[in-house]
Amino acid sequence: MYGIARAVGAAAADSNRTAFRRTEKKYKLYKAPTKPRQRRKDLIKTDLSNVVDFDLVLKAFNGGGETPPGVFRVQCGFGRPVFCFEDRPGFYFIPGALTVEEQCRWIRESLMDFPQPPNRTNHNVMYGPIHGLFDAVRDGKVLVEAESSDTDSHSRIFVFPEGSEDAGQGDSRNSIAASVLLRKLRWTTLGLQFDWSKRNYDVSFPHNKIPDELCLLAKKMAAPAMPLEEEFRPEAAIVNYFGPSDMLGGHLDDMEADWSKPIVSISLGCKAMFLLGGKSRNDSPIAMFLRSGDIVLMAGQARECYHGVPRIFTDEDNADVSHITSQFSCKEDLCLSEYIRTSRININIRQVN
Ligand SMILES: O=C(O)CCC(=O)C(=O)O
Ligand SMILES: [Fe+2]
Repeated sequence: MYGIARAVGAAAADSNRTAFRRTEKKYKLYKAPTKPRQRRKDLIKTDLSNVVDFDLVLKAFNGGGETPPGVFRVQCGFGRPVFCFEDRPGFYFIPGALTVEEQCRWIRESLMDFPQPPNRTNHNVMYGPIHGLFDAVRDGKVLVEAESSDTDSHSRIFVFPEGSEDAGQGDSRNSIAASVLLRKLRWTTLGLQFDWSKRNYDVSFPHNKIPDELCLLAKKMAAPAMPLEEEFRPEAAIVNYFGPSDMLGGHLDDMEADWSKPIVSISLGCKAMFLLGGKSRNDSPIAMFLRSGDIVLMAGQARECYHGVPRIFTDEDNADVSHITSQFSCKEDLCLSEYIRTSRININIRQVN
């Protein structure tokens, strides 16, 4: 009796959820409870048969085959195939847009350069600006709270002291291992800095321009979603870092002035599931895989569509990162290889004004 009541209750709760939430729940990562003496949790298998796989779409297309129902190739003179969904105008998928070398380059920069001050990261609130995080990981260092010379202020300063790798104080209250900080890195912002508490761009935050080569790449990739003769102006970027159980809930990106301009979104590292909803959370989302080197554009009406990443795939059979880890095989790059084996990075570039 109790079991039936619970089942009915669960069904009612499920029907109260929006279609987006239900799909998120369907695809998110579930781990089976661990059995005694079992070291790793089993992943519960998810039915992925309805997920659009643009790797297969591209292969079929290159082999002269048809695109799946609802998907078409846009004729935009881009130089490589770009696909759209009939019922999500403004959304563009460019499978395999980046070469392996380009993927490795942007992974390296995302870990070594992008989180450097003045760019802000999720760690700023707790530790202030952190310099040289990735080098500190390589050197096995520990971030330690330093004495502040300014006795009046309560500002806390954290540094990687020389010799901190031997201090063995990786998890006391006022210190944390660089490797733990890297694992907990969730985002960094490039160009105009985003203020998450106010949900707007704060031009008063010190910032550098987006690196020239990333600007060039974004301009080139934005072309299918730009009016002829107009050029995309990359002004800000958010870099998201996903660990094995991280997800990004359904949301809209609505802080930019001109929604006709695309968000250029680059996927790196482990394969992910991406949900592209409609203008209401009640519209059923389309599920698709995003692989390292894929680029998506969201412009115009697609800027009003809810979207999110309910899971990433870090198991060896599904992560699709061996072409990257094999490039990071020298001793210097082992930290990169180890990180990306179980992580995903997304760089999304925006025109703000
Ligand atoms: O990780 C992704 O592919 C999407 C990221 C995103 O939607 C965002 O940062 O607003
Ligand atoms: Fe987004």
